[in-house]
Amino acid sequence: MPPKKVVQEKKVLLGRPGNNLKIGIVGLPNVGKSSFFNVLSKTDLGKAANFPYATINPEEARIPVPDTRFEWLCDLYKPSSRVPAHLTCIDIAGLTAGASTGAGLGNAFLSHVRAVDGIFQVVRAFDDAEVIHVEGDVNPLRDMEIIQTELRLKDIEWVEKTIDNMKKTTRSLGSNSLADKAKKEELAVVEKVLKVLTEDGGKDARKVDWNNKEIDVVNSLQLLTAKPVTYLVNLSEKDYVRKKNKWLAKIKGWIDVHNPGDQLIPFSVSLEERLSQLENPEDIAEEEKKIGATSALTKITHAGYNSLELIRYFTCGPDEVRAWTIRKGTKAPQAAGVIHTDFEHKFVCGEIMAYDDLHEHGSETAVKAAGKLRQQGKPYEMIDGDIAYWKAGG
Ligand SMILES: Nc1ncnc2c1ncn2[C@@H]1O[C@H](COP(=O)(O)OP(=O)(O)OP(=O)(O)O)[C@@H](O)[C@H]1O
Repeated sequence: MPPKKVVQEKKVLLGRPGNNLKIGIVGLPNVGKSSFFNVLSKTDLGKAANFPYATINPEEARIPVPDTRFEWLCDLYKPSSRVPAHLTCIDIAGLTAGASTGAGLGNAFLSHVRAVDGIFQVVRAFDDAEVIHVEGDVNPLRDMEIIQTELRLKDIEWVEKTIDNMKKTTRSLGSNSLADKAKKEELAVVEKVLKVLTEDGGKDARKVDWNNKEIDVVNSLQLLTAKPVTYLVNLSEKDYVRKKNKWLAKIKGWIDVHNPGDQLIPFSVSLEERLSQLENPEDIAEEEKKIGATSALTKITHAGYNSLELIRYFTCGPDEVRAWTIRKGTKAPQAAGVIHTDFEHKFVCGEIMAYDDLHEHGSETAVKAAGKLRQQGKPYEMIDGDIAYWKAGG
């Protein structure tokens, strides 16, 4: 018999380890970040102001992620409590050129970026003489260049420091020891990262197809340029409605050259602000119909959620229907551990059915009768839309 081929799953490049996932709103000062954040969180945290650095402390908001499956489950179980999936968003102070060397609020900004898993980069493409641009005029390409440069410079500084430290420790190890060999391999990967960031104009760390061994090292570096970026282009309401703006094609071109594959979403903070002030969903729908354009918030929330490689599973019962957010590739015990660490440590098994099966058969009993409610053990890898009942030992 031919030997069994072992196919190894490709590991995920992480901006940061762990399951407490956050996305940071990043951009130059006065591009609309705080106003956007306020719309997202539907709160009026620290009124957005028309001067740079209005946002000094990062604010955090939990935004429900729209999901028709969740709504359907709530209709079926009619639970007393319903908790949808959330995307945690953080409003981060504006970045200016020179941040990587500590200019403006540079260092605070960069440490806040280090603490998030993904980035919503707000790019200003609206003209308004009343709203000061910190660089003097509106030019989204220059702004994107500034942010990319600052994040990259900080990564370069960090990687150079790491290489220096690693060289010191490898020198003190015995040259033939296994530990030394592993350290040397690790050092070679870190040196490759430096090359990626610096050679031929440089590349962001997330734009390289790293192999699994390299991914472990790159993840341990927690690089700023490894974090997924979604570009949110902030247009005037007029341009957003007519889907026309002189910068859009140029921005798309810039992304295709510098960061191919990153998502671009045009939106208008001023329209979103206006819609968020309306009382109920019917009024919003009526206004959207009147102007011939819809809010981009759902698209933005989904894009952020997907950029972090997140999936969700559900727990369902008469007391509560709840969506739990996990990373793609999470195994059953760790998925259970998101609810309570005891579920992970004392994990026995999970009774799991797919949302699609429940939707097709209409009830848990029917899913069971069809043999589609399965007991899954520790090696089981969660699938988006799983419905789980965890069993833990005493
Ligand atoms: N699409 C738009 N059209 C017109 N004006 C806008 C638009 N988006 C935002 N603004 C206005 O731009 C100004 C700056 O917005 P905001 O305070 O949200 O920026 P910011 O990026 O958070 O700035 P900072 O980093 O300095 O806190 C506000 O007056 C806001 O109303």
